[in-house]
Amino acid sequence: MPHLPDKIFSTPLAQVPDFTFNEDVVRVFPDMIKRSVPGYPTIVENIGVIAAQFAQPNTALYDLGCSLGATTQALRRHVQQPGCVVHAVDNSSAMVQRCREHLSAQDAMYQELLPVEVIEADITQLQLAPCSVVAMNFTLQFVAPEQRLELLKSIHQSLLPQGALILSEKLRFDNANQQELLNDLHLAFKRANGYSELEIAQKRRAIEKVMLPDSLAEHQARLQQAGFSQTILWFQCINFASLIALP
Ligand SMILES: C[S@@+](CC[C@H](N)C(=O)[O-])C[C@H]1O[C@@H](n2cnc3c(N)ncnc32)[C@H](O)[C@@H]1O
Ligand SMILES: O=C(O)C(=O)C[C@]1(C(=O)O)C=C[C@@H](O)C=C1
Repeated sequence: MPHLPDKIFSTPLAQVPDFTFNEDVVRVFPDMIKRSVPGYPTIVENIGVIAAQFAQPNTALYDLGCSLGATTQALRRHVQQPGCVVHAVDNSSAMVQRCREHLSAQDAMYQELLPVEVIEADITQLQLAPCSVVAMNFTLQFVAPEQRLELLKSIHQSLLPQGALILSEKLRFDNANQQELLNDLHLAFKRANGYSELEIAQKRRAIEKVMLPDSLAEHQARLQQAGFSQTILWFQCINFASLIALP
């Protein structure tokens, strides 16, 4: 499983298609997400650390929108409660196929990891089992805005008391100056990671209709409406953040 460099938007495209998690993206995804999301490796590793505080024996843990399973791997590195099972879910068949290969490689390297089930499904249609931890790492932003509240309600209903949802998202800012500054800093982060102006512009066009970020206030209000009692911002790097929501 070689990790190829992301060159998807490096040549001029006559028409930039809407971004999808297809075979081409899957091939370069580890490189793409690390060079595009400030703080991504720190967030992933610490989701494992946080999950270990909330995981309860004999319960399900979910990684919703698991892509290649980076977050699932972190959950399995850190959570050692007996009887837990990780359910890694994604609706991209290309992602799911490669995710299974990555997790088999992790199984071959380490002993006594939590068992994992990789499921190809739309998370808005999924019936969750009673669970102690749900991780949604940069997935909700790809769910249609009108479906986000229902999804959070169903997560809240399935979470056991003392459990937690860990939600990471790109943030939008209502204050125009703040939005401009943090967007500029994000572009600088991408340039510093070797992306050209062409790659940055074409990627922006590809994601602008399919990835719709909310503000922190919108997340907090929606989580409260879904039934969560408390929301804690535990990480922010430029315009990317991660929250812990308690049932
Ligand atoms: C930015 S990636 C997530 C990265 C991953 N969580 C990680 O930590 O490396 C978003 C993922 O969500 C998946 N996704 C988007 N909408 C979905 C849905 N409705 N149901 C299931 N998966 C979805 C995409 O296929 C994609 O793999
Ligand atoms: O906001 C951007 O410019 C991004 O590239 C973000 C983002 C994400 O947050 O998921 C979008 C698509 C890819 O999955 C990797 C990164």
